[in-house]
Amino acid sequence: MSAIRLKDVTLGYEGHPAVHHLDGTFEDGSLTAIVGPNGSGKSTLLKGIVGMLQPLTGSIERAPGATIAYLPQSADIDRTFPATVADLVALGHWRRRGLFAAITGADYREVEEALATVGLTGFENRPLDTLSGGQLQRALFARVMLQDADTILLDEPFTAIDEKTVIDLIELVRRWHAEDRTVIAVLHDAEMVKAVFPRTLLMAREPVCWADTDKALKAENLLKARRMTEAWDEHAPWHENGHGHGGGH
Ligand SMILES: Nc1ncnc2c1ncn2[C@@H]1O[C@H](COP(=O)(O)OP(=O)(O)OP(=O)(O)O)[C@@H](O)[C@H]1O
Repeated sequence: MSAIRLKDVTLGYEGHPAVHHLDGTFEDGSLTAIVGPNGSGKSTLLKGIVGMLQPLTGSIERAPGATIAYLPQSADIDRTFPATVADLVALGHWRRRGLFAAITGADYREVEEALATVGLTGFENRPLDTLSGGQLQRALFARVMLQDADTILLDEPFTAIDEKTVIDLIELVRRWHAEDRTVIAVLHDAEMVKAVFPRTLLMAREPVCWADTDKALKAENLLKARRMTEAWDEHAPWHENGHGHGGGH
């Protein structure tokens, strides 16, 4: 069974294509990394899968009734919003409860359990703008937990956060995989991809290779991805070793 099927999809903005020829399947329960040079269309693909962007051509099929949780890049998250950690995490309930439903005692216990799982016990009433980057990312993972979705999309979830948080959150990703959820994450750290993600989609404005990770990350494919992106944009930076992310976000 496939969780998400891409059929010759082109995605873009205001009629201008950003990525082409996306064709393939994220199998149900698969754990896939999306990697590629800056500007290669990774975030755009996640936005297409979650339905924020409609394909310019082609189609994206999702299993009927399947639910998707989406964690955008932290740069896209407004931390100045006047809310507490518990408010943020409780939003994970909205699909089940509706946006304006009162939070019940059981809901609150779930929030506390999720916070305990991500190591944020006692942070319930902390305003979001007092959190470190790592703490905010832990809270956002707790919200994803509460969403209880079949498919989980993570856009650069480990960028610019401390190592201990990365280790703890990777454990959560492994747990979601063990629970047979479909997990797709945009990542820049090739070593982490090799260690944790069995499948990889390497992109350069179109798929370069979508396969088991060892195959997808072969040197020849990485070189091809770099050349293809440079051909599209002479100035696109590229971080093959996966450390750091340049001046991107
Ligand atoms: N909202 C937008 N409006 C117009 N163009 C956009 C928008 N968002 C992204 N793009 C363009 O689409 C292309 C793909 O961008 P995208 O953010 O998907 O790449 P990426 O692989 O996620 O990059 P990075 O690794 O830097 O996050 C780029 O040329 C980018 O400038």
